[in-house]
Amino acid sequence: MNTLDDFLKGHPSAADLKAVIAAVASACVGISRVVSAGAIAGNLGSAGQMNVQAEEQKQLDVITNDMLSDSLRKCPPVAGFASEELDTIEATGRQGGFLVTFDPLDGSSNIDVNVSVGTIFSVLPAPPDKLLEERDFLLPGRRQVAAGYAIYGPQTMLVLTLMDGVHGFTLSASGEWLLTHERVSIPKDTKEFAINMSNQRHWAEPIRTYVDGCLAGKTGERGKDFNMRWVASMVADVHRIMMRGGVFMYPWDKREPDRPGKLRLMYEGNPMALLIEQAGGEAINGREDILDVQPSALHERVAVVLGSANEVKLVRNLSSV
Ligand SMILES: O=P(O)(O)OC[C@H]1O[C@](O)(COP(=O)(O)O)[C@@H](O)[C@@H]1O
Ligand SMILES: [Mg+2]
Ligand SMILES: [Mg+2]
Repeated sequence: MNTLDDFLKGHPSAADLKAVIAAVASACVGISRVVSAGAIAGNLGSAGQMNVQAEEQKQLDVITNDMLSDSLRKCPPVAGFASEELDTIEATGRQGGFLVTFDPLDGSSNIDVNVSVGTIFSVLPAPPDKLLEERDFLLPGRRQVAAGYAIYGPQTMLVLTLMDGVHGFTLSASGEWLLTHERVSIPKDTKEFAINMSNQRHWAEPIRTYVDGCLAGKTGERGKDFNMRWVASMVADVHRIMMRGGVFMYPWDKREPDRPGKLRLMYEGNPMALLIEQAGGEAINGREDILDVQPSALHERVAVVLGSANEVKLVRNLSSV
């Protein structure tokens, strides 16, 4: 079976970009180990501090952020990086090459109850010949040159795109990434949706209408029964969609009307939207493709509806009336 190294060697992308992917992949091997060590290593529970978005940081949020940051600092083509867990960007002092944005541990509220978590990353071009500023990161998702996630579940997997489809690698017992899922393709139709139903009363009309249609099942206009799943780790919910289709939604809601959504554009929305599109699905913030959103701040939020193309089209149509 091909390894990630074989895959990267044979891939037409620039050597510099492949070095960035290798650096992230190697950090994810280490993260997989510290996540699975959990209570044995005494690294569960709160870190006793908040991140820049006023969310409680878990010890593992901090540990995994440091691991990925260290790996990127040592990777020559990386000019700088930004993390969900860091207040601002970090420049490596090198110019040109690439910028990396990441969510080092997605779904970290699940960590203490031993439910799947993950790491999400996005690679963007760095400006040539200039000192790095925060605004250099504010590129729409269409400018990404690669993106991926690692899922730390029953198996650890790395799922990535270098703009030629989506490929999945499974971590072997000896610590190698083996190519187990070539050219992942998301079915256009599905009977499965994922949303936090406890927020139902806060949703806007188009999302209510769409979910009502799913809940009505065979007796409603959709004419088919739907199943529902919600892991509360975006990586795990998106991975399920990669493997068998479905639609995932974290829409705007009335709880915080000035906030476009809960999920973060640069660390969650953009990389997942790129992966979903590369696998034949769609990803929107309501009416617009997530990848076309022009970011205006590093930690900006975005509403997310993504997955099987025909379901996402339905939500888009409902949002446009
Ligand atoms: O608890 P809620 O509101 O259902 O939110 C769940 C969502 O929040 C997130 O956990 C946010 O990720 P972080 O753990 O990285 O903050 C997503 O992974 C998930 O889809
Ligand atoms: Mg997250
Ligand atoms: Mg996180």
